[in-house]
This record gives sequence, structure tokens and C-alpha cells, in this order.
Amino acid sequence: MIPIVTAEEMYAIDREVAERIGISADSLMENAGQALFWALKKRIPPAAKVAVLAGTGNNGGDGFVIARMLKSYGYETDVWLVPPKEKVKGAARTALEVYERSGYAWIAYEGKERELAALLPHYDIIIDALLGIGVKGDVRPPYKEIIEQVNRSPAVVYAIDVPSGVPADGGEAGMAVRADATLTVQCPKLGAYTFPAADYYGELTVVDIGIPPAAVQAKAAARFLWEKSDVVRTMPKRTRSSHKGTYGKLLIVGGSKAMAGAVTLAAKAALRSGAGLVTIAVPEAMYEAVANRVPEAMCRLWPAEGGAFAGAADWDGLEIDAIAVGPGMGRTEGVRRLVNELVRQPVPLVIDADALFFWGDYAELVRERSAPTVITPHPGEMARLLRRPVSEVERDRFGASKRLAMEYGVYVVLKGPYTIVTAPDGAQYVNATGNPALAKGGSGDVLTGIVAAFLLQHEAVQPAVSNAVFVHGKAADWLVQHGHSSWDVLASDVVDALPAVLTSLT
Ligand SMILES: NC(=O)C1=CN([C@@H]2O[C@H](COP(=O)(O)OP(=O)(O)OC[C@H]3O[C@@H](n4cnc5c(N)ncnc54)[C@H](O)[C@@H]3O)[C@@H](O)[C@H]2O)[C@@H](O)CC1
Ligand SMILES: [K+]
Repeated sequence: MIPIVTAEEMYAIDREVAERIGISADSLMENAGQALFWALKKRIPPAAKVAVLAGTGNNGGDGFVIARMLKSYGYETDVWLVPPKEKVKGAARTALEVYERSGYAWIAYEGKERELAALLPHYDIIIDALLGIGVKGDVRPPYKEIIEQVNRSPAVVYAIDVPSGVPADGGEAGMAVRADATLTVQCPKLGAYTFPAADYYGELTVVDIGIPPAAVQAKAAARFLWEKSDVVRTMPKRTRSSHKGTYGKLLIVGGSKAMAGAVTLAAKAALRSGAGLVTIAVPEAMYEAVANRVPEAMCRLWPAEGGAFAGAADWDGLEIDAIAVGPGMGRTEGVRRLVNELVRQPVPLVIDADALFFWGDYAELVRERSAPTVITPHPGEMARLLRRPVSEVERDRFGASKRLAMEYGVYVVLKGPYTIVTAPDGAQYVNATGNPALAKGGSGDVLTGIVAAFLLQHEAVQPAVSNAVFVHGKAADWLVQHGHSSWDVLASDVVDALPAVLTSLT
């Protein structure tokens, strides 16, 4: 799990490292520049013509350490310092002076503006060390003009820490570097996972500069990238002595005449994800539509009214270990009553799609539940739950998820690129698998099935949910790597790709 931080947390970590642990700011910058250089060296061909663009702050300081190493290793490198030298202070000043004493020259941008503009299109590589996490507001001249020219240049652009001009914590970027790749220092910043900021990053690489984990833990909120190694570590093993009961009895409640496929997709996904026994409960009017679609699942017909649930459940002889409710069930009065009843059941519960529509009715009941509750809203549904505009949710996905999870004691899965799983204690886990192939009806139903199945098989809820989100995204990634485009993938293809993904995780 790689910690993800805000700019404020990163500064607090730096202070902790300098003041309590005793690694000076100068040493830290030297370590950072060295580590960044080795990461760049793997990517820069020996004959490349390189430009390092350095700004006023410590981001520019990183640039000078990198530039010194590039020169020492024989790379043809021009180093442009944007501000007048006297403006460079602290650790960045040290890095600049060490560079000079190593016998290397730099070019002052002031007075040579036209020269840089003429040269930028001719570099093979541009290293963007203009502005880091200290950027405030819209980028001012002369950075604005330089960034414009960088973005027009055909060179490969590597951004140091963050693409210059992009707010570290996310949000609108005015003028900002559009990097081919970003090498971020020690911890990715929130903006790397928040759109539109994330669009500027290109491929993200985290470069460890040797900050002790204790310093990060002391100063950063519990917010992590959930990676493949975390999935492999936490996926439950299936034992030889197991039987179908070991893996749980899942009830999936959903469907209406207008939306027959959702519930069968969820059921198939749950079975493919290892659920022991799956029963689907659908309005009785839907028998034709679901019968034998998933022969491995059992089917319950509950009272219907106008093609949707009438509101009554039938628990007769039904044994269940978890419930998933929502896929394709519509938003009728009957559905409202039924969802209210399901929330009262003392088993783990996944609430999705139309069942979330009635959140206002049963949110207080959810707060009192003793079994875990997982809700899986997309940003539009999330906005409704919070009674806020969607744009506000999109700007602050981390904050919005955390408020909801902590207020109601639920696990929140805020869907979208970089789905965030938030636990009731506020800890957050970001998923980086998935691609635009998932932007299609049915994707959410598949996810609900996987989440519910994993809940039944994992000891702890958060790994179950995060693993489900990871696997769901990975299945879509597998498809586009194996003959599919991101246009053609169907939700049922995602289910069919689960075997390939699951075998790669054990
Ligand atoms: N000890 C540390 O603090 C470390 C910092 N590191 C690097 O230092 C960076 C942070 O350093 P700083 O805090 O100096 O921040 P920056 O390097 O982002 O520089 C901030 C400076 O840029 C200028 N600026 C701010 N907003 C601007 C705008 N809108 N338009 C034009 N100019 C603007 C101001 O002069 C400001 O002082 C990180 O991103 C990382 O690259 C790394 O070296 C690791 C260690
Ligand atoms: K930068």
C-alpha cells in the first residue's frame, strides 16, 4: 500500500524528517534528486538531448541535483534557471551551488526568452522542474509562457513530483504541463487520482527517496493506493475441505420488467467470483426473463406490481449470509418498502443502483446496522446522497467519500476512474485498474456481484471490497489487452474475463 498525501501532509512529513528524525532538508533534496535521476536514467537514451527547466522553489532544486547527475553521466544537458539566481533559497540554493562547484554551467532564462522558445522544440527530453507542490493559484508569467512552449514541443516531457501548474490536491489546472510521465517524490499526491488534474500526469511513477515510513504514518491520513501485491496478500485461499456452504449464501435482490439483465449479470459475476450459493430474488412477473439465464443460481419470485417489486419479501426457508440489492429494480413505491425491509436484515449488505435512490428513507437505519454495509454509488448517485452538485463531488472525491462513510458507518465505493473505497473509520484505498471500457451499462451490476461474493469469502470487509474493485477493473484491462477495444466490451465480457484475472492472482 503506497500512501497518498495532500500537499500539506507532504510538507508536514518533510518537517518531521528534518526536525525530529534529523535528515536535513539539504540531504533530503540530494536523496530526492539522486533517486529521481536513477529513475530517469532508465528512461532516457544515452544520445538524447536533454533540457532541465528549473523554477524558484525546491522543485527547481530537485532539477539541479538531477541536472548534475545527468552531466556527470555524460548526457548532453542544458539547464535553464527561470528566476534570477538570488531568488533561489534554502535547499534549492544548496543544490544550485553544488551543481556550480561541480564545474557545470546553467543558462539564465532572463534575457534569453526567445532562445529558449527557439530551442524547446529541438530537445528530445524536457525535465519539468519548474513548479512543484508549492504552486498557488494560476501560473504567472514567465512560467505560463514557458509551460505553453513545453506543451507545444514534440519532446518527451518528464515532470518532477507533479506536472508544473497542476494543483497538488487536485482541482482545475489553468495552464499546466501536460507530461508524458510524472516521477513523483515518495508519495503520490491527491491530484494524481483526481480529474481533471490527473489528466496532466501521463504515466505515474512513485520514486522512493528514503523517507522513513514512520514519518509518513505520523503526518499523513490513512489513504493508500491498493495494489496487486495487496490483493495477492489478502485474497482468501480455498481449502480442499471446503464445500459450497463455506463460501456463503448470497441473495441478490433486483430486476424489473424494464431491466431484466442487471440481476443476472450480478449473479453470474458473484458465482464467477466464488460465491458458494446464489439466489436471485426478482419480481414474479420476471420469471420468463430470468429463468435459466443463470442455471447455477436459484430463483425466488417475490410479489410484483406493474413489473416491479410490490414491496413484500418472502423469507420462507431462505438461508442467507449476505444480501446485494439494487440492480435494475426501478424506483417504485414497492421498491422503497422492500429496500427498507432489507436494510433491517442482520447480514452484510451491498446497496447499489436504484436501491440507493431511497437512501433518504433508510439512512438512519443503516447507521444502526451491526453487520457491515457497503454502498457503491457513481458520482451522480453520490451527489444525491450528499445533496450536493455532482461537480462538487468530482472536485473532492476523497472528502465527499470520507464524510459519508464516517457519518453513516458504511463502506463507500465511489466509482469512476480511480475508484475510492472508504472504510467507516475514514481510511481510504484507491484503485488504479480499469479503463473506459467500463463506462457502460451493466458494469456496476457486475461489480456489485463481485463485491458481494468477496464479502462472503474474506474475513475483513475493506480488503474484500478493494479486491473486488481491483479485479473488476483488471478484467476490463485484460479484455483490452486481449483482442477487445475499449468501445466494444460488454459487461458480460467482463464477467467472462474473471477467470483470467483470478488465476493471475493466486
Ligand atoms: N524537503 C522538501 O521540502 C522536499 C521537497 N521536494 C521538492 O520540493 C517541491 C516543493 O517545494 P516548494 O515548497 O519550494 O514549492 P515549489 O517548488 O512548487 O515552488 C514554489 C514557488 O514557486 C513560485 N510559485 C508559486 N505559485 C506560483 C504561480 N502560480 N505562478 C508562478 N510561480 C509560482 C513561488 O515563488 C513559490 O515560492 C516538491 O514538489 C518536490 O519537488 C523534494 O526535494 C523532496 C524534499
Ligand atoms: K514539476
